Amino acid sequence: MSDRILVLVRHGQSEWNLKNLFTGWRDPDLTEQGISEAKRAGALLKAEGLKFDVAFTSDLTRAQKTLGLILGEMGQEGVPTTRNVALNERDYGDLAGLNKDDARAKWGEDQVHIWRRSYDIAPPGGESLRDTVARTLPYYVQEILPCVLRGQVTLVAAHGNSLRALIMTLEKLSPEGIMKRELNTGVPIIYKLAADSTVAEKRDLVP
Ligand SMILES: O=C(O)[C@@H](CO)OP(=O)(O)O
Repeated sequence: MSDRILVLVRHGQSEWNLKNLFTGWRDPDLTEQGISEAKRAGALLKAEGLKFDVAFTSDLTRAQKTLGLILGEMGQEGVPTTRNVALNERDYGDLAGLNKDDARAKWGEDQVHIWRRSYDIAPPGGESLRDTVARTLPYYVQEILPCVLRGQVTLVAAHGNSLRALIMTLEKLSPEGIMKRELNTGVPIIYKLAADSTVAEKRDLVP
C-alpha cells in the first residue's frame, strides 16, 4: 500500500519579508536568502529519497519560484504542477505594503497581533484566517487530497497563512491553537496521511 505523502512548504524569504512589510496578495520576488532556503529545502527532500508525482502552488511568484528551485535541486523539474489562486497568501487588504513595526506604532502591538494571527478577525479590507480557510480547504479537499489518497507523492509550495489555514485542519488545531502555529520560510513539513485522510505522521524537515 502506498504511503500517502503530502509535503507542505512555505516559500523562501521574499523581498518584503526582508523589508518587514505586510505582503498578502502583493507579488515580491525571493531574496538571495530565499533562493538559498528553497534550494536547501530541495536538498533535504532529495536526501529523504522523495520522488514527487504532482505539485501545487499559488498564483504568486515567490511560491512558484520556490517550487521551481526545490524541483530543480531534486532533478525533478518535469513534475506536473498546478497553480491556483486558492493557495495564495491571505489577503492583507489595506495593510499590504505597510511596515509591520509602523503598524504596531500606529494601532498597537495587540491589535496588529490579532490581525496577523487570530482566526476570525480580518485586517481592514482583507481576509481573516477563517476567510482563507474558506477558499483553501475546498481546494485542498477537491484537488490536492485526492492525489495524496491515490498514492501520488504530493508537494504544495505556498504561503505562511494559506498553509496555516490547511494545517489547522490537518493538525486539528483550535482557533486558539492556530494563533501560535508559525511556519518558517523554506522548511518542508512531511505528512503521512491515514486512509481516512487524517495525519498519521508529521515531521518538520529542519536543516
Ligand atoms: O505579510 C504577509 O503576507 C505574511 C507572511 O509573510 O505576514 P504575517 O507573518 O503577518 O502573516
